[in-house]
Amino acid sequence: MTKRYGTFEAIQSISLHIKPGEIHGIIGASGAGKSTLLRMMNLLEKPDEGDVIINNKKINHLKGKEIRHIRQSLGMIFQGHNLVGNKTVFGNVAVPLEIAKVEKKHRTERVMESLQFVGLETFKDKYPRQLSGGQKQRVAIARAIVNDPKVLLCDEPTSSLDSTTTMEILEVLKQINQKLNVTIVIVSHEMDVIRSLSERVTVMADGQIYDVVDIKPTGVHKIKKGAATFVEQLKSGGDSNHS
Ligand SMILES: Nc1ncnc2c1ncn2[C@@H]1O[C@H](COP(=O)(O)OP(=O)(O)OP(=O)(O)O)[C@@H](O)[C@H]1O
Repeated sequence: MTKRYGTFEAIQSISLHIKPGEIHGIIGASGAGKSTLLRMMNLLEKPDEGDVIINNKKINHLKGKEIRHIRQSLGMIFQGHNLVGNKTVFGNVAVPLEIAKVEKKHRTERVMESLQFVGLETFKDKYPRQLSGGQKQRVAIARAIVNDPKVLLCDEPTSSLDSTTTMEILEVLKQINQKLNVTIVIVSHEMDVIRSLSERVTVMADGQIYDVVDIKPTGVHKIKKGAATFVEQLKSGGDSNHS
């Protein structure tokens, strides 16, 4: 795929295959094209050349209703959680079901299942302003999985969170992959985040794929930072989160 903004090629003839069931990381410097590539996967950005193919079906020429239908199988979470301020937690998670015209009587059960999965069922009547950053992100995750997607696209899902909350969110993503069998594509500029979860990593630079690397995920616990780690980092002057 190629994506241009005016004459600038943000994505230059990229070809990438995401395997069903994998957790695929995308890493690269700021401006490398990571978000653009991710957003092309669910057609938030349309490629100027090339195709987005899901289950052997080209989706980039679909329109309106058909795109909305495809998007229901592609959940997405962002750095900013994009919750609706005047809706409760329950109301926010129910939005995709309303859009998909799921009957009201089935909505409650599905919303509560999603909230249970992220551990927030008791928060259903709270409003976003009453939640911590990590809790808001978990609501956004519940919203993204409420339609039972096959793929979850995550754009810097932890970059505004502290390290403990980051670990909790990554653990939720790992459970979604393992228990719900959802393929995950995660964009991050944080090496620790990518290493902890991903089985394959696409390294991007200047709108191109520099390499696709198979790795052994280190596990979410590895990025846990207790007080001792903070002291270690302060003494060494480093921050392994941004290594
Ligand atoms: N809507 C747009 N209009 C013009 N240029 C854009 C637009 N969106 C992205 N770009 C440019 O495309 C390039 C890739 O942007 P993208 O956001 O995909 O990079 P990124 O790797 O995700 O960076 P970051 O880590 O900073 O979010 C950048 O040079 C950016 O300025």
